[in-house]
Amino acid sequence: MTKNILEVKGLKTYYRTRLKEQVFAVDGVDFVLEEGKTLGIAGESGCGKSTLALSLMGFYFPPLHYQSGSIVINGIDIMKLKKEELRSKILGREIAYIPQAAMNALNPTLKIIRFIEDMMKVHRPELSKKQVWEMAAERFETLNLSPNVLNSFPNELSGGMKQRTVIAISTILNPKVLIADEPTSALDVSSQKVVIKLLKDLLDKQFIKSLVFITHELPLLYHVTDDIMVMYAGEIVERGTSHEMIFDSIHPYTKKLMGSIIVPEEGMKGHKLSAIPGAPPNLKNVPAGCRFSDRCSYATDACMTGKVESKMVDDRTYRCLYDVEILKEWYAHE
Ligand SMILES: Nc1ncnc2c1ncn2[C@@H]1O[C@H](COP(=O)(O)OP(=O)(O)OP(=O)(O)O)[C@@H](O)[C@H]1O
Repeated sequence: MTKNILEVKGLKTYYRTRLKEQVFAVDGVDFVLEEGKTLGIAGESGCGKSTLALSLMGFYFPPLHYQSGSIVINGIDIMKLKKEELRSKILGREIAYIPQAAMNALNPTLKIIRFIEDMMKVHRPELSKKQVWEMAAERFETLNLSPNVLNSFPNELSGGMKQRTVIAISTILNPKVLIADEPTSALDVSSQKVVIKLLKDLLDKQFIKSLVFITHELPLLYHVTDDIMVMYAGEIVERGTSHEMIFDSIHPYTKKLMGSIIVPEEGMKGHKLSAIPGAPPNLKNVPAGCRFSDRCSYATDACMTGKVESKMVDDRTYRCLYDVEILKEWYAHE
């Protein structure tokens, strides 16, 4: 029987700006991630992907605030925990997060081993420095990283090596879920491949059970993730298998997004290239109806009013006023 490693229900989180305005960056998000699965999150810049990742970690520090909803990680409702419990029992152990540009945030004055020692002081205080070194060296070797890296300063490592090191450090406690936010952006193609291989190794070797991968690079998601979830203006607008999402999109936004990708990979050639005209709505003041309606070539008056709920067809969810059959018919006439 499959086990849900992450269950998110009705999650709403927002930023409060200096002018006391609210930015509804995660606005009623529901999803489930099963053990052993990889889930990609896609969407244009500003749609709430990174905020969702932060929110899943319970990182509620101003200006980010929690409003409502539940986040259950491996059976534990993290919103019911005290901050200290969250830090000592959940973060790093149950769920780990690699933020965007994490590799550039490493303190340049500390050797890599020091980051691991600091983590172990919190989570495995019984280990001596020597034991921490041995444990780290063994893990690095298993992941095809030289243990010599442990004795290096961050600036002595190449971009790709730094990113792999950050990933190896973040997963050293074998978290059930790893959330990686744009782990391959800013890397050259060959470094990207090595980072992807590392993520796959972590799953294959069961150092992590499930992966959430956030990226703008949709072709990468196609090759790495089982499922893709598309976010638009703080909401999930569609979820399905990676193949379905790319080749058989239901939601007009997914369809446009998938059509806008530049695809070097075999099998995805011939995909139409087009930019999506317009921009996502301002999340301080979201429109009443479908949030994509002002950019959607199929929108009708009915799309501009009333909240659009998520619908489920087989194993897929999508948020559009219109049924799949109608949408497919429209697409067929394009
Ligand atoms: N510190 C902040 N204060 C106020 N608003 C913020 C803050 N950080 C992000 N936002 C807003 O929240 C919304 C969601 O941003 P977020 O960074 O989560 O999007 P994203 O999809 O991850 O974008 P990107 O792909 O560029 O990282 C955007 O409207 C953004 O302007």
